[in-house]
Amino acid sequence: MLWHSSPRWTVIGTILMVLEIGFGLALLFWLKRLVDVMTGTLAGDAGLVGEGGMLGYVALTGGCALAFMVCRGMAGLAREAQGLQLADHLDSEIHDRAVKADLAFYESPRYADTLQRAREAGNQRPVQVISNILLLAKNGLMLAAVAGLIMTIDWRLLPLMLCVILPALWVRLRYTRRLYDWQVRRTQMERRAGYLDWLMTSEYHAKELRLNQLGAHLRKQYAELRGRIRRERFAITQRRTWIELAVGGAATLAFFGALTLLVWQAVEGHSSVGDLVLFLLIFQRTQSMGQELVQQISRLYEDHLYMGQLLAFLDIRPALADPEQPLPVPVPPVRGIRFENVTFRYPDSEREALQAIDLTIRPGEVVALVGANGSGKTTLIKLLCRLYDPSAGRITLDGVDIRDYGIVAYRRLFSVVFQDYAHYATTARENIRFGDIDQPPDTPSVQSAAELAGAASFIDELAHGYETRLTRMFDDGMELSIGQWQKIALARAFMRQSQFIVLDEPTSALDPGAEFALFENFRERVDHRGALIISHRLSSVRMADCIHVLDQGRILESGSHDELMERKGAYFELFRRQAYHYREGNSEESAERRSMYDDGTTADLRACEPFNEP
Ligand SMILES: Nc1ncnc2c1ncn2[C@@H]1O[C@H](COP(=O)(O)OP(=O)(O)OP(=O)(O)O)[C@@H](O)[C@H]1O
Repeated sequence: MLWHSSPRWTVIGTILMVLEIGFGLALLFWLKRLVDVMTGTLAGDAGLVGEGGMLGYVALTGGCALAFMVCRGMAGLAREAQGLQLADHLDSEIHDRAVKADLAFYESPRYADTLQRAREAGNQRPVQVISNILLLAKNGLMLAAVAGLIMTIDWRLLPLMLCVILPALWVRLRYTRRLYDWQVRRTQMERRAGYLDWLMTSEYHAKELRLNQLGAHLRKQYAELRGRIRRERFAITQRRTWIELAVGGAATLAFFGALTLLVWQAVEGHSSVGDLVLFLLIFQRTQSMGQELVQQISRLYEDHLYMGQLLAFLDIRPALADPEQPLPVPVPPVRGIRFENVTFRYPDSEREALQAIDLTIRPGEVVALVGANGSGKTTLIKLLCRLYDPSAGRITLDGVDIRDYGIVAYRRLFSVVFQDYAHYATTARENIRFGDIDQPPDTPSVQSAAELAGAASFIDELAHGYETRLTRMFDDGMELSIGQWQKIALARAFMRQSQFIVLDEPTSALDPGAEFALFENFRERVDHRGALIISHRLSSVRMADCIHVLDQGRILESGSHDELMERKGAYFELFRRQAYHYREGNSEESAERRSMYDDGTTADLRACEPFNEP
């Protein structure tokens, strides 16, 4: 990862760190030599260096200290540069996996957990791993040097030194793992807290939140969740602190044990007072270096655990893969698309969303799907566009299983308006051009698509026309009405010269005039392409060549509007019920309300009258 993000900084950073370690060790070495020479000279050893030589040692030590400091500063700078590069590189890798991941990932909580954990791992982890390894090497070497010094005093002090380091290491590693396991377990809790935070702070639900006075309720839920997270985390840290105190106490005892040994030896005349002083100095240094070593090992262990999470996310591969030898997609198709006995169940779902579906969409044909909420209409579109593969049966394009085509080439056959179409916080032009991003930014197709969708007139009236930002998130932006947004989404679908146009409830927010205009000359509007329309308003789909009525994932009946009306089945019943309320004098409710007033006025009339004070 480091290499991919920035080979130059990887090389420079590594060289500087090695130099930093080298000069750090050289500094210790020359310092020791200086002390040796000085104590020798003070003890009156003949033949040792004079004042000039001594100054040479001081100069060497000072030079090393200076070089060490410079290298440390430069290495820090290199790490920073590398860290910034790597952060961007990892973000781009995460985005790459995220945009390539199957839709199924997004519709599963497991995906959100993996993403959250990858984000928790942080995009600085790999840089930390490298610097931790190098720091560990540095401290390890220095500790070995100190151990050598201790050996010169008394070898038995060495096991004592280990007594200081090993238990502390054990405690750290154990609690690093515990904290990590806890962090993994509480991912969903953190996500829930994040969701509540978003609910309270985003504009998206601001209206309902205020009208239903949900603020206090949500704040309470959030505070409870955060409180639980805080208490659990603190309990682990608290336990670790107690154990670390116990281990630290044992280490202090070991220190005093060693001190007693040395004092006793000095009294016995087996060691000098100089040894005692050296021991005190070295022990203090050993302790701080030991602590650093323990911290670095536990950090490295933590890095290892979290890098696992990051790599798990980067390992995500879409299940909907291209075949090894994709066939060329026929453009334009000749026979069209066929669902052959298609059954589908969502991952982790208990029941089939679609069962034994057989239907055909021929080029130039308008096909409609109608049916109750949850009957499987949107699911059918997801399968048609190969966002999911069928659990059983197959979908063919010109007689060939769609799994034999390249996914991107196959998906280019469709322009789709989903029920939950996107609102991009960018200009009106971009919002429409996103329907075919391969077209140049100033393409006139944007205006033509807006005309077809009935969006051109209101876009022309915006402050900056097509260059107006459709959002209030930024200065100069402009918010549209929901119906206007739907027209923008329609324009986006008209943007691409696809072979099939798919509209899932395309007029749910349009006024009757706009809806009528869209369907009035629909075939010309879609340029005689194949079309699949979903609508709850049956008046919109009566012009379709074939209407399929779905019920609980199955096709109940199929045919043209006239055929289905003649059959007097489910479609006939639905149509009759919708038409009933449009016929004058058919509303039982208004009849009831009319009789409510003695003065002969109807409730509807009264409601329209201006309010008169008595
Ligand atoms: N991502 C999903 N995971 C699991 N089940 C799902 C998922 N999406 C939809 N379903 C289920 O599949 C069934 C069909 O849903 P679908 O969205 O296709 O219905 P629909 O006919 O489009 O409904 P509507 O008219 O309300 O838009 C429903 O029972 C729904 O609960």
